[in-house]
Amino acid sequence: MLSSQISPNSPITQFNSIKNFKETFEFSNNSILSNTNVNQISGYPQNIYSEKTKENINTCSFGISPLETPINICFIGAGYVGGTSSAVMAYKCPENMVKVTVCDISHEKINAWNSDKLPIYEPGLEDIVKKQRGKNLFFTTDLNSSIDASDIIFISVGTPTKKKGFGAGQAADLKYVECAARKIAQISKNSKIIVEKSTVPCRTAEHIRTILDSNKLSHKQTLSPKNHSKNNNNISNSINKSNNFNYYYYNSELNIKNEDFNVNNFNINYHNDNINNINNNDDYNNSMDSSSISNNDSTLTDIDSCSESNTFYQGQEQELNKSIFDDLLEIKLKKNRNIENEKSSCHFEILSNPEFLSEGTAINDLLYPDRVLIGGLQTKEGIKAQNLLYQLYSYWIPKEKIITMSLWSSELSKLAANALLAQRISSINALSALCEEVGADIQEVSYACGLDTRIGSKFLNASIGFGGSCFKKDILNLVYLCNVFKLPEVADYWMQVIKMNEYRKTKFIKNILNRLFNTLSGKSITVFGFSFKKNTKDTRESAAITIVMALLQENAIIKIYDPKVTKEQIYYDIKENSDPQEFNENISNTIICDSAYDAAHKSDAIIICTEWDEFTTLNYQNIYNNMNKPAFIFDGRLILNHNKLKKIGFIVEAIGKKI
Ligand SMILES: NC(=O)c1ccc[n+]([C@@H]2O[C@H](COP(=O)([O-])OP(=O)(O)OC[C@H]3O[C@@H](n4cnc5c(N)ncnc54)[C@H](O)[C@@H]3O)[C@@H](O)[C@H]2O)c1
Ligand SMILES: O=c1ccn([C@@H]2O[C@H](COP(=O)(O)OP(=O)(O)O[C@H]3O[C@H](CO)[C@@H](O)[C@H](O)[C@H]3O)[C@@H](O)[C@H]2O)c(=O)[nH]1
Repeated sequence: MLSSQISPNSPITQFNSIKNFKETFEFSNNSILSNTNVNQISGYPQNIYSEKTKENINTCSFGISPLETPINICFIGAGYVGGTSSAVMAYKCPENMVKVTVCDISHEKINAWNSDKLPIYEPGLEDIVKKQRGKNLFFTTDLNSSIDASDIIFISVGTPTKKKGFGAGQAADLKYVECAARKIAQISKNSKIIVEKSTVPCRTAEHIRTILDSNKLSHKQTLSPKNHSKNNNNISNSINKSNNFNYYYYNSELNIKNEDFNVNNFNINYHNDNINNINNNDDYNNSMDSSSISNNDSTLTDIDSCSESNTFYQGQEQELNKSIFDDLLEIKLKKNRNIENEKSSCHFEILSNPEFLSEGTAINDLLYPDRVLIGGLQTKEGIKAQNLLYQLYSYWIPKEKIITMSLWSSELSKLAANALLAQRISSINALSALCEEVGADIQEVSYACGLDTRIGSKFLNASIGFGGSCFKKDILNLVYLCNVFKLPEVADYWMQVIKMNEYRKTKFIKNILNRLFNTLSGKSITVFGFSFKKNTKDTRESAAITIVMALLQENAIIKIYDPKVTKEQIYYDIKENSDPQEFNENISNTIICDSAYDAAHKSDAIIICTEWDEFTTLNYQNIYNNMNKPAFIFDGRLILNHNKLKKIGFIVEAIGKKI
């Protein structure tokens, strides 16, 4: 919130001053929050774009005015994105103005969000959740009530790569997004803003709109003649209870008949007679719709397709699929009742608001984002909806950083940003392979190149390859889009980023094998770090998994230590990546240790897979003394002091250099 634009005496300004004071006070010992506060004060990066470019981009097109009426926000999906971004929103917005409810079909996950042991680890997250929970931040499995009561709904469910069917291995699987959209349509009795927070392919908003508009409730279905008079008395209550958004945002609707706001004796009726209106004339639409939305009789197929596996943890997927099954069954039954299709006054405005947080720094990224994109249609309603989201974000984000644009640009910008970031890593990793051969040092090369302000130094760390749930899947998604739109050269260009990432891992593994005399059979290999980067316990697409699986294939005994990843998660990942006949052997050849020292005891080699700070401060002399000789160390993250290790007696190998 920019105080210059708001009267210093306004309640919002006063609220924020108190809040800022409290934040500084309460988080004064928290380096993440306080450090970035200092950065925030010291100013923002220089805008490198020309005035001409800026003229065409809609930064801060709205004046900032505080919300006039309290609003209810719902997040569907309490994962990394839903859980963290909802918490920061609740923390940064006035408690009396913004209530945030996060729902998920996973009871296990919601129980964890409501406990002292949160389901994800992010520095600073616990403080914020504990501070807001029960005030203006709630976690629940009750999707129906949360959707019903909400004015703005953020869809923050997973969008993994499709595993089978058309586009398998590349296209995004949108079944969770679609299920969320259908649920919203099924439950909503009044107009809402639906925000795509998940990363989605271009034009998904159009599909969400079609699903919502084709399936929304009609007035007659929500109001039987019997209870009409009773409902007349309830209009103000219902508005107060759950229609704040309508009141605030579509207040012209208050002029329409009372029954439009009826919330009593609600009978969910579902029909999708209009579903064939979906534009599925081209390959792209066909493929995006292929999981379910293209015909009225597809419900059973829907259920099948929704039971496909995803990036979920033990038990979670089963729970998710059961819930989806129940929903679809309910939909199917109601559809069969052949209910008259009537037009509803419910209006759903779809916005794209992709999330750019990185794991491990999520809270910092959410508090001080480089930018917030709000994509919307340039219609009167679209602009109003963008404005409302803009007001919400302007509680804590400077207006220069909130950018409005078209829906399709916003959707594509997310995929583009991830592709460009991953491309930098693949570029430096390609050079690291060359460095290993010619005797150059990739850290020196990276430093030299990064000093060029046109290149910049960020995201130029050579590594065993990028991991995480996003880069690979989002680039594959981009590749898929390019192919569908018949741009094979462009598709190949981006595909190479992924191929280089795989190559980097393979070259590292081959080097380990080569240095350990071409046999790992019976050797004990220690793996330091299993998460895909430091400060997270997420292991999705972690390079450590590829490395461990390759070493297990060579009959090595693997001892793994990670400060945050649980034993169960590691065994789960090994199981998921093992052939069924090898699973038992792989598990018995993998030992999970409670400390780095235990893991390295009587081992032949240490492999640094994750750059946890802890690994830089270990007593390597002690470690060396307790290892088999010769003792090797393979630094896949370039975090150790190689000269010091050599002096101790280690044979040191590192990505991108000859030591
Ligand atoms: N993880 C990140 O760092 C990150 C960052 C930016 C964007 N994204 C994008 O955000 C989206 C979510 O990613 P994530 O990492 O939070 O995923 P996640 O797997 O951690 O969480 C998704 C959650 O959605 C729930 N869910 C699925 N269908 C549901 C339904 N119909 N109703 C209620 N809950 C449902 C699941 O149970 C799960 O808990 C993805 O599109 C991802 O690409 C992720
Ligand atoms: O110089 C670097 C930087 C990163 N990495 C690796 O790249 C992967 C991804 O790291 P990072 O991007 O920091 O984490 P993510 O949480 O995957 O975040 C990315 O993916 C998110 C999901 O879409 C986006 O929101 C973020 O903006 C984008 O950075 C990790 O394995 C890192 O170790 C490197 O190897 N070298």
